[in-house]
Amino acid sequence: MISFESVTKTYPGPRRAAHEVVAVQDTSFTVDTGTITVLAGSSGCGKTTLLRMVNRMVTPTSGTIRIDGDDIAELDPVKLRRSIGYVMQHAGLLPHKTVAENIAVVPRLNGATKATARDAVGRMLELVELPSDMGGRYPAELSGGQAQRVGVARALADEPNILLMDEPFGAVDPLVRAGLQQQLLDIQPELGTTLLFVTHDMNEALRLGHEIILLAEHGRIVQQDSPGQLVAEPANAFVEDFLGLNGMDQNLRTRITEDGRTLVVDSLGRPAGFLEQT
Ligand SMILES: Nc1ncnc2c1ncn2[C@@H]1O[C@H](COP(=O)(O)OP(=O)(O)OP(=O)(O)O)[C@@H](O)[C@H]1O
Repeated sequence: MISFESVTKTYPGPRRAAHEVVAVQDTSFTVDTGTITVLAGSSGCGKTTLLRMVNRMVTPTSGTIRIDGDDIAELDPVKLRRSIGYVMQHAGLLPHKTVAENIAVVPRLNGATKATARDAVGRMLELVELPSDMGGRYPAELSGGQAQRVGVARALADEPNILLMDEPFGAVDPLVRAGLQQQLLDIQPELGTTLLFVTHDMNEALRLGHEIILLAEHGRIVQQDSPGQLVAEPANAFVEDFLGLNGMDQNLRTRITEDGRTLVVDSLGRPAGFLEQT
């Protein structure tokens, strides 16, 4: 379990500005082990800051973050960072290393032999459904979707318990994006990884999250719920607006189907998709 306990982060303001920027103020929430939790909310509400505090890329100004009860401030930051997978929007692959070398980076840093790392590369390419001969290519020779798959493979190569993903599919076209989302939904239960996923796309949040944390300014939690609950009982107008429930063309509602699944339908009753429930 990951827990945020009254976490605040202020950054120094722009040069010569009098005040600091309050990115996150007194935010508390927990993320259950082995689940997908989505941090959603509009630009600047503190999503990336919250995510990067988990692996100590950002240090909280106050408050405590625990992983399975351990205060991460007391852990070795380098070891912590290498034990947590991280995927960002543009994959962040090392341009002068091949795909295989990129995937092998963390296992090698953590002491894996060349042979063990090579096995991990093979396993990971298979997991993200890339052909094994792609291992010899360089990042510049990949499509956006392939690069993101490699980014996911690299983040999972040393089998971390926790994976942080910051708008990982934001830069790929909708069709490829849907494929990547599905692949993640297939992989996550297989590995049992605890996944914290940042997006400002509510459709992506609804599709992926077991739990969605909808944030407003300064990391203020407006609602934390399952996708079904969020759509069925939005806490207020902010949530409704974010879900597009007030929009003329969306007006989403849920309907329980005969087999007990939750179907999201638009204003004309057209199915928009199923909500995955845990
Ligand atoms: N290194 C930094 N120095 C100063 N201010 C920062 C820094 N990083 C973030 N901020 C500010 O903190 C606030 C929260 O930023 P953050 O990137 O966490 O939000 P976000 O919700 O991830 O935004 P986006 O969706 O646009 O990526 C913003 O006002 C941002 O300008």
